[in-house]
Amino acid sequence: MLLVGLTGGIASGKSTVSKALREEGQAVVDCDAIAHAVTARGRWGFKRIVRAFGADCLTPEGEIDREKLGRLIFNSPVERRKLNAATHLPVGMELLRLVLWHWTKCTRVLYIDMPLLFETGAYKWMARNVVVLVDQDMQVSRLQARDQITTEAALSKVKAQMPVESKAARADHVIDNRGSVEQTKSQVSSLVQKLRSDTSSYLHVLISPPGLCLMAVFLAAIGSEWGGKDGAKPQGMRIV
Ligand SMILES: CC(C)(COP(=O)(O)OP(=O)(O)OC[C@H]1O[C@@H](n2cnc3c(N)ncnc32)[C@H](O)[C@@H]1O)[C@@H](O)C(=O)NCCC(=O)NCCS
Ligand SMILES: Nc1ncnc2c1ncn2[C@@H]1O[C@H](COP(=O)(O)OP(=O)(O)OP(=O)(O)O)[C@@H](O)[C@H]1O
Repeated sequence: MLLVGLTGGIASGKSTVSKALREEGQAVVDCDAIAHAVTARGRWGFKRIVRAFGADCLTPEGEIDREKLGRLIFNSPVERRKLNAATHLPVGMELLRLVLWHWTKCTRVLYIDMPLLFETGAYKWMARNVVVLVDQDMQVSRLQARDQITTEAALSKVKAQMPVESKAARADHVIDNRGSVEQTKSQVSSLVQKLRSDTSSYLHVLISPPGLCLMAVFLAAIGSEWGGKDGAKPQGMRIV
C-alpha cells in the first residue's frame, strides 16, 4: 500500500482536494475527523484533554468546548503544545488502526489528510507527500468566509502552523489551489494517475497481505527444500 500524506495550511483546501480524491475513487483518511472522534465525550482523547485543561474546557452539556479550546490554543504556543500532547497519541493510534484496516482490504493508495503532517514529523512515514498551496491572503479570506471570524482570529490560526510555502518546499507534489475548484480537480486527476502508475507501488503490493502470504509460501517451500532429510544441505550444493 502506498501511503500519501496530504497537507497544507488551515483553509488551504485539503477537504476540497480530499473530496475530489474520493470522487476519483481514492481512499482518504481524514485526521480532523479522527481528532473529533477520539475527543468525543468519554473517549480516550476526551479524558486526556480534561486531565490537561480541567473541566473549564467543557460545555454545560459536558462536551469539549471546541470554540473555547480553539481560542486558547491558537493564541498561545504553550497551550497548543499542551493540547498536542493530549491528542496526538489517541489520534495516532486511531490512524494506525485505520491504516491497518485499509492494508487488510488491499487498498493500493491511501491518502492521509493530516493538517500537522510536517509539524508532527509524520511525513517521514509517507511514501509521498502532497501539499495544497494557496497564498496567505487567500487563506485568510477563505477562512474568514467559511468560519465567519475576524481577520485577527483568522491570522492567529494561520500563524499557529508552519508557513505553507515551507510545507510546499518539502513536498513531492504541490496542488495549486489559487485558481478555481475545477482547476484544482483537474490537478487531482493528474496526481491520481501519476501515483497509480508509480513504480514504487509494486513494492507496496509485495508487502500487502496477499503479497506477504505469497512470500510466506515461497519461503516455506525454500525452507523445506533446504531443510531436506535430517536437515541435510540441498542436493547439488558443495561446501568448499
Ligand atoms: C483545537 C480544536 C479543539 C478546534 O476544533 P474545531 O472543531 O474548531 O476545528 P477542527 O478540528 O475542524 O480543526 C480545524 C483546523 O485547525 C487546525 N488545527 C487543529 N488542531 C491544531 C493544532 N493543534 N495546531 C495547529 N493547528 C491546528 C487544522 O488546520 C485543522 O484542519 C481541534 O482542532 C482539536 O482538538 N485539535 C487537536 C487535535 C489535532 O491536533 N488535530 C489535527 C490532526 S493532525
Ligand atoms: N479553489 C477554490 N476556490 C474558491 N474557494 C475555495 C477553493 N478551494 C477551497 N475553497 C473554499 O475555501 C474554504 C477552505 O477550504 P477547505 O475547507 O477545503 O480547506 P481545509 O484545508 O480543509 O480547511 P481546514 O484546515 O480548516 O480543515 C472552504 O470554504 C472552501 O469551500
